[in-house]
Amino acid sequence: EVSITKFPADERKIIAKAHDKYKKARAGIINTRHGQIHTPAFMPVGTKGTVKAMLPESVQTTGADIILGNTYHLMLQPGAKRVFKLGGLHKFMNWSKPLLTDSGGFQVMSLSKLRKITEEGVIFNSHIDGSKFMLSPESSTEIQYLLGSTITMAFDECTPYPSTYEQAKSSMELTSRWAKRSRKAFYSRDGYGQFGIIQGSIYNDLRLKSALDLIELDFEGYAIGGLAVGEGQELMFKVLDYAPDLLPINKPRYLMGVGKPADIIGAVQRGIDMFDCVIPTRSGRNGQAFTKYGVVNIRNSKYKEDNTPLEEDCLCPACKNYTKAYLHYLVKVKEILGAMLMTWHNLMYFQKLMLRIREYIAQGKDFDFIS
Ligand SMILES: Nc1nc2c(CCNCC3CCCCC3)c3[nH]c(NCCc4ccccc4)nc3cc2c(=O)[nH]1
Ligand SMILES: [Zn+2]
Repeated sequence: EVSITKFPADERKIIAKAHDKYKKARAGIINTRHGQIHTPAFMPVGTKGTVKAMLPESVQTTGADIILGNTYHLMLQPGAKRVFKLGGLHKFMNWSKPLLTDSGGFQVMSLSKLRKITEEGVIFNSHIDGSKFMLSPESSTEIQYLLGSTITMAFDECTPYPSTYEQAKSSMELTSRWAKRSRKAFYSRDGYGQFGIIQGSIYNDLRLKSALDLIELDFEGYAIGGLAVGEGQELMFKVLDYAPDLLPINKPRYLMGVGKPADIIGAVQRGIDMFDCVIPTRSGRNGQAFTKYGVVNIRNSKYKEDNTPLEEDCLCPACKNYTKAYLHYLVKVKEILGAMLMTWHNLMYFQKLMLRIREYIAQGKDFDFIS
């Protein structure tokens, strides 16, 4: 058993004893203003105020307790102030459960064309109409407040991989200064939380310094950033062998941008509680279905007369009412229903994986299964 703490006003009960083989795995409940989050949790990504090809009520039936909103896209269009005026992102997109928004920096670096990093923040041109924007710890925190996020992420710089020790050090130090400004700009309310994001690339002393700097700011939870950026699973696990232990044991730990089922299982075994990844949604629209038999590329001609479902025991609409032949056809002719059914199945698959992991941890059972 591990101790109980506040998140942020309620208690976060870690309900299961740590698993012996991987004594760091833990199952818990995060209580927020918008409802409970059962951890380990997978958070589907909502891009422009929607989980693509899904109705919010459909996302709910897959078992998701929390989804991601998208600071970068929403601040450009329709604008955070407008979403606020319209009642906030929960109302705008008709999602009443918890919402987590990233701070936007990572997406600026991967999406916008021209950008400049200064001590103040990141200046960039909108990829939509080229107009100029600035994201800073203060503006990012305010934008996330206007959106009404349940969990706000501190404004950080995701250190690229590979980076030299010096590059990683100065990047991590910038993130620490930005974290302080983000924490100061956060308007704390019961049932809402702000997470710090630790950096430090693959250097353990930098990871430790980053954690110490952020623990001082007493965030409601902590994310491990700067991973899943091309370092590969082996190196990612090498960092995860020690990084989660640098963080408070009784607060949520979120591994950003991860990942495939095998990545998630390995990270849970190393003490991670929360995940987000575009894989189930993006690859679903691309014709890739995650199944217990492995990934099915439904566009493969071998499925064009396959009259069986993706998974005979899956309860999603795709598996209950349709065949692989039909999905093959829909995806091939780019029918919208194809994207819907493939996405629904993949989100269901990821939530079922998390449910099984939570159950195995709670029963103290080994969950080395890779599915
Ligand atoms: N602040 C911050 N965000 C990070 C993110 C974005 C997490 N998802 C946001 C989400 C918001 C809504 C829109 C979508 C994104 C990461 N994603 C990845 N890997 C993804 C690796 C990947 C996996 C599959 C496909 C593409 C890329 N590493 C990440 C590191 C950081 C980081 O240090 N700091
Ligand atoms: Zn299914």
